[in-house]
Amino acid sequence: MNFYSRKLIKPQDMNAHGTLFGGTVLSWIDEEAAIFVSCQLGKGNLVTKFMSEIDFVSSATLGDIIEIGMETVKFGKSSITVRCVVRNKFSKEVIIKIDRIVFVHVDEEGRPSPHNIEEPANK
Ligand SMILES: CCCCCCCCCCCCCCCC(=O)SCCNC(=O)CCNC(=O)[C@H](O)C(C)(C)COP(=O)(O)OP(=O)(O)OC[C@H]1O[C@@H](n2cnc3c(N)ncnc32)[C@H](O)[C@@H]1OP(=O)(O)O
Repeated sequence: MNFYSRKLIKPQDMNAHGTLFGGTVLSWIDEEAAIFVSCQLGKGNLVTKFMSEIDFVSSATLGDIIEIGMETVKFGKSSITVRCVVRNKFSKEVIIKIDRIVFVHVDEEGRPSPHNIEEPANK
């Protein structure tokens, strides 16, 4: 798994308990996964289709630096499935993990369309 993105946890990222807001980290993951998948396929016409169980393993707090890791699980016909782990950059403690995030390559009408990719187009 490669960890491409780092984030500094800032005041606007916190929830009422003083820890990282779950919706914020999910938004970061969706964006990071979309970039990762478009790099894997060399195509940008993608939609997020499915996310498996989201496991909030531990929390992060103000001033923490976290990193977001992505790994390809499977190239399908029109789909690609990736796995995600978010962890503390320094302690490596896992904050959140999602085993399957599925993106679908779509045509101009938004219908599933074969991507014809079986291995990463680029890293
Ligand atoms: C380098 C290049 C430059 C790039 C430069 C730009 C880069 C910049 C990138 C920006 C990237 C944008 C990323 C936006 C990310 C959003 O924000 S998208 C918004 C949220 N998502 C949506 O609105 C999607 C709404 N859903 C839909 O439109 C339809 O459900 C879909 C996605 C078209 C699929 O339709 P469908 O009838 O379910 O399709 P179906 O044929 O049954 O299945 C298609 C595939 O999905 C799989 N699938 C379907 N359901 C499931 C399920 N529940 N679980 C798992 N897999 C499933 C199927 O197995 C099938 O896979 P394959 O066998 O073809 O591999």
